[in-house]
Amino acid sequence: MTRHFDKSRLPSRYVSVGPERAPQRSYYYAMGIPEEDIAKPFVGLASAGNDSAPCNITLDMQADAARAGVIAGGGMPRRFNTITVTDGIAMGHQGMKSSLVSREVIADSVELSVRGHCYDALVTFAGCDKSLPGMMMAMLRLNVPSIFVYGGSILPGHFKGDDVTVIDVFEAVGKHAAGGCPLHELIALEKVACPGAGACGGQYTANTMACVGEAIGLSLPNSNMMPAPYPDRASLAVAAGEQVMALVERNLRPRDICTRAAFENAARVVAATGGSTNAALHLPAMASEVGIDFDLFDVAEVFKSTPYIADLKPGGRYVAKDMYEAGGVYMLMKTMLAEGLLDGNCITVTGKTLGENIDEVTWNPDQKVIRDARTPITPTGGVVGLRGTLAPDGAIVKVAGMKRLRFEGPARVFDCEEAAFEAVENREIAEGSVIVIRYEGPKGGPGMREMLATTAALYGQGMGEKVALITDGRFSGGTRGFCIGHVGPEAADGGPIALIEDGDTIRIDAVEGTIDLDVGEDILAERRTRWQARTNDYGSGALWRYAQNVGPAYKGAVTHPGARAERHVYADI
Ligand SMILES: CC(C)(O)[C@@H](O)C(=O)O
Ligand SMILES: [Mg+2]
Repeated sequence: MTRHFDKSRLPSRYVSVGPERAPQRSYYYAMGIPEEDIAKPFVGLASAGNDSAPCNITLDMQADAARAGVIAGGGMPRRFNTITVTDGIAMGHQGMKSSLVSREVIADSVELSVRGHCYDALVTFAGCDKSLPGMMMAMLRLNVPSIFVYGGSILPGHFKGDDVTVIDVFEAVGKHAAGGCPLHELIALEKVACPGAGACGGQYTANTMACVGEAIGLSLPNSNMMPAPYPDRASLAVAAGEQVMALVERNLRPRDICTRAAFENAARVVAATGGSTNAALHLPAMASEVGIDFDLFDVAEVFKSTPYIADLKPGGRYVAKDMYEAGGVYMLMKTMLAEGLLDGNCITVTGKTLGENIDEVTWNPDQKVIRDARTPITPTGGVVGLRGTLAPDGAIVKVAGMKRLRFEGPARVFDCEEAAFEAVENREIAEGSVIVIRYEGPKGGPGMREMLATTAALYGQGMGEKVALITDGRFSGGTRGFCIGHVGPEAADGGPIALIEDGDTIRIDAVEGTIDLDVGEDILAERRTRWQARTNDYGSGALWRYAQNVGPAYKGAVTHPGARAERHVYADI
């Protein structure tokens, strides 16, 4: 395809046009790039590829495949890499404090690489929880024509006749501690649960954010659900590379795509799939990059009127591969649009509207993963926002697949996850208790740890539905049970969660959307006079810096003011 691009209006003119840029061009000649290619638009291919986990190991290959598409579309591909922190490996120890912080570092590193080298467009490749929103945040921040590519999910493992994922291993740890799973069985399971490349297989955080990528319009239709090991991922990457050049020609940018209606579409798809509570953090963070106020309460408002449709783990039965075979996110959105649950007018990276993309999909009645939106699994309630005296700044709970939606019980308070985990392992938690894990918020942790090790241990012991757990930290997309996260204001900021004492009555109602601490005002006022702010152990480095800058969870736990100063938009320089 021959396209003509006017380089004088593209950012790359700053490094490649004019006699004063001869030194910069020398570097390009050094890399074997001929003169006519230096004259083309530069396209950053941002890969989160590395050896740290199976989610990331195919990303460089996919980014490299996209080069051919960029070249065919008339551009010059420039691959670069960023870091990741893999939750599954960081889980259950201090390493998890680096996870959410990595989202900001990923966004910042992509921003700096693109700004520094003046790339005109961007295709991003991510495979793990924080790299997905991190990449999309960078795309929105930079606002150059961009496409997001998810590296794809892992295939399910097979154990004793069932499909399994890494969550089964986390839960088996709890079962083992409770005497319900012999060590040899745990070891046999750990060896087969993750059979190759790709991100964790259920509707956990990575797959949830992959669905967001398509629903919000930043990914090509039905590209993200294809499992990572499938060879066709290479052609998807080529298509993304080629399509981004069409976006450059048309000057269609992420902020044209990610309107408020697009964010609402994305939130609906999260709830309809019983997706990860982390989406209630990442969507506000992404919206802040666009200058749209779309906080936890806006997300929760959308959740309230969204039926739970896709039968996916952890609440349901199927994994991402099944979702792909059933027709993917677009099959889900087909039935949602038909029921008026989506705004079909939002523009997407195809250059067409979401509705036009959906028109190209035929409804498949012969699959079991995605229900018709008229006959959902439950009429609402994949994920529910909460607010009340215990959480004036809100909280979030995933109720997909849960039988019990109300809980009242005495508090059992812990000031860090390790202390709570130890009590769970030692079976010291009484049935009916509300476990409180605090000082784990964005600032307090710092880093708002995800607490799958503790919640899965509870579930594995059969206590998942017999206790509730509340925290100013977060949960995995794989967490099951009555687990309420993102409680705000966080304990480090002196929120009500900091004032809870053992035995206080806590009431949670996921039908009404409330979370309350049953302690009188006067008692709380007295406790506040005794309360002392706690410091965490991080006095320097990235975690310290994050704690200094981070905002509240309900606004996405971000570290900068977001898109307010429009004149700083990179693509408009
Ligand atoms: C390890 C998991 C399952 O990936 C988790 O980090 C999540 O948030 O879903
Ligand atoms: Mg996670």
